[in-house]
Amino acid sequence: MNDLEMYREQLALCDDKIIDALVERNSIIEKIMAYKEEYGMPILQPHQEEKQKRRLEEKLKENKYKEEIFDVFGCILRNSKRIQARKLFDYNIVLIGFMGAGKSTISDYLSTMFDMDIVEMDQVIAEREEMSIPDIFATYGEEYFRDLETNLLIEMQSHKNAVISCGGGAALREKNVAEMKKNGRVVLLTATPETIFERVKDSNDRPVLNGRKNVKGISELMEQRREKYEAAADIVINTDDKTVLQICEELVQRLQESEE
Ligand SMILES: Nc1ncnc2c1ncn2[C@@H]1O[C@H](COP(=O)(O)OP(=O)(O)OP(=O)(O)O)[C@@H](O)[C@H]1O
Ligand SMILES: O=C(O)C1=C[C@@H](O)[C@@H](O)[C@H](O)C1
Ligand SMILES: [Mg+2]
Repeated sequence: MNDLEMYREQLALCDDKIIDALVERNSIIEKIMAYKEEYGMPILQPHQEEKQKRRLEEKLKENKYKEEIFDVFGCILRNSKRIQARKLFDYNIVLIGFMGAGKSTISDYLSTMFDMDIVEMDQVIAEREEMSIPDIFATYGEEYFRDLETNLLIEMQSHKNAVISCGGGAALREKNVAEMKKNGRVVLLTATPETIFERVKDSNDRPVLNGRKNVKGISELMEQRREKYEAAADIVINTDDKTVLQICEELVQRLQESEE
């Protein structure tokens, strides 16, 4: 055997060790999940991720392959998250609720924590139409926009493990709700009109709020919509005075409970 052949064999042995370590690592991830579930512990522990990162930084401080190894660990972390997400939710998480209830914020956080795909319905529709939502409303009318929402929800049935952040009015159409439920659990996020006002008051891209961007106007529209939102929801989560982490933790726990 020449040197080159010998090095190649050594490399193959290294790969075998990496495979064994990854298999062991993944099975430990599953054990941690089972442990948290058994003892009713929070699934999301962002400080733990930070701790692991600091440990790696310390360990690799002087390593000449530091950047490359970090890159590999980034990939390992994303895959660990995917393993968790697949185990926790074998479906899409569909977030509905009034404008400003926090659908986009919560879906961003969930997609980061579980490396799930994110579908921001308003954004996807605006990109495909090459027009802003207010322009779609002004040019083609609300019905046209609602049809686009329906079609996108149907399209999402061939996906799973995505977080879908619906437009504020998507759940008002019965057909949309039926389509959401075909491969998703529908989570309604709520907040008081006062909270919503605080969250939306500085933005002008919600045409439905034109002329009623005040607590009274929001409250009236919310009342008109309440029954339909609640009828659509598998789970309702109030978001007033809660951090994004608290809301996400509650959401994950409630989804788990609903599967039991
Ligand atoms: N739990 C929270 N605590 C404090 N601020 C929040 C919380 N959730 C969302 N916000 C803030 O409220 C604003 C609206 O949130 P977001 O865009 O996520 O709502 P949305 O439901 O997606 O609204 P829309 O349906 O109109 O797109 C944002 O500025 C966001 O940072
Ligand atoms: O609540 C609504 O009816 C809407 C909310 C936004 O997300 C957009 O989907 C659109 O402005 C309509
Ligand atoms: Mg949004």
